[in-house]
Amino acid sequence: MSARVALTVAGSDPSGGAGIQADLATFAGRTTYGCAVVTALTAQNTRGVTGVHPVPAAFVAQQLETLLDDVTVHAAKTGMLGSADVVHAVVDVLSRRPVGPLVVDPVMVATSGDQLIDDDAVDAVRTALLPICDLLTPNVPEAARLLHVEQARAVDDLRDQAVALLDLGPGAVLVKGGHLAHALGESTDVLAVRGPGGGTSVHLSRRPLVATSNTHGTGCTLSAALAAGATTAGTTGAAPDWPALVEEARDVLQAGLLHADRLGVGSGNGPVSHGAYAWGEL
Ligand SMILES: Nc1ncnc2c1ncn2[C@@H]1O[C@H](COP(=O)(O)OP(=O)(O)O)[C@@H](O)[C@H]1O
Ligand SMILES: Cc1ncc(COP(=O)(O)O)c(N)n1
Repeated sequence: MSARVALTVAGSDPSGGAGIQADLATFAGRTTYGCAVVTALTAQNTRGVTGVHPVPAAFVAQQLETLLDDVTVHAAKTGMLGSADVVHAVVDVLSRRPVGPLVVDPVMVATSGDQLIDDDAVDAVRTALLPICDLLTPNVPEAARLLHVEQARAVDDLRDQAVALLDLGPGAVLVKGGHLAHALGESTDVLAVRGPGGGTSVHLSRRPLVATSNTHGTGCTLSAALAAGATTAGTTGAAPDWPALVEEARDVLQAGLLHADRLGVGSGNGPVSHGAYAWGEL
């Protein structure tokens, strides 16, 4: 028997809450072997980002090619890609080489408010990456920027934007409502899935609001848990059951948020607790 293997293509966060560090910790918590291609080094802590050192696009491609020459990957996710050149390099390799279901977390801004992507890269994500993506997981500002519309303010807006984003090419879209959670009094994400016959189904995923400021890495953890869950479909070539995988991933994140205040890491917006679900915290 061999391991289910998940790949993250993302930036490094030395504080461990977000980026590849969060992804690998989440993969491990879901008993999935993790590989990581690094797209950028950030100088970052729980208070903010003080610098970004991008990896040249050709070397991102070389990391991917070298890995995939040797290792079979059953599902992948992308996180911070940073520049249009890196987006195109990643799309070039992933559209030629199978990696199983692809989850795209279109990381644009850190929880601290720091920009992690330039405008050209947003265009490249829209035009080149979304057509090869199986599940797109934007937060409220990211969905608005991809669609050139105002930010969602209610669950109906999340639903409309999830359906509208399907037209840009992904097989499914999960618009995360974390930024509305305090206003709505609960955390509601909306999943839109394109069916085999072309129809669209919409699913609401609701969880009680967790009253914590320790939310660094929530998006990374959710998309990593989704990629880990999708490895099972990736081993057989079956289509992932996204509604079920979203519920599992939300349980992983909910446990991570409920346990976050007990970590006590850093003095800003601290990390979610990536392994809490595996430790039986929910
Ligand atoms: N305070 C909270 N309580 C419960 N769930 C939350 C909370 N904040 C965020 N979430 C959930 O965390 C996930 C990531 O949310 P969001 O903050 O929207 O994305 P990002 O981290 O990419 O900005 C979503 O599933 C969202 O519903
Ligand atoms: C390297 C890297 N990637 C992604 C994020 C976004 O994380 P968050 O979930 O806090 O928005 C981050 N802060 N750093």
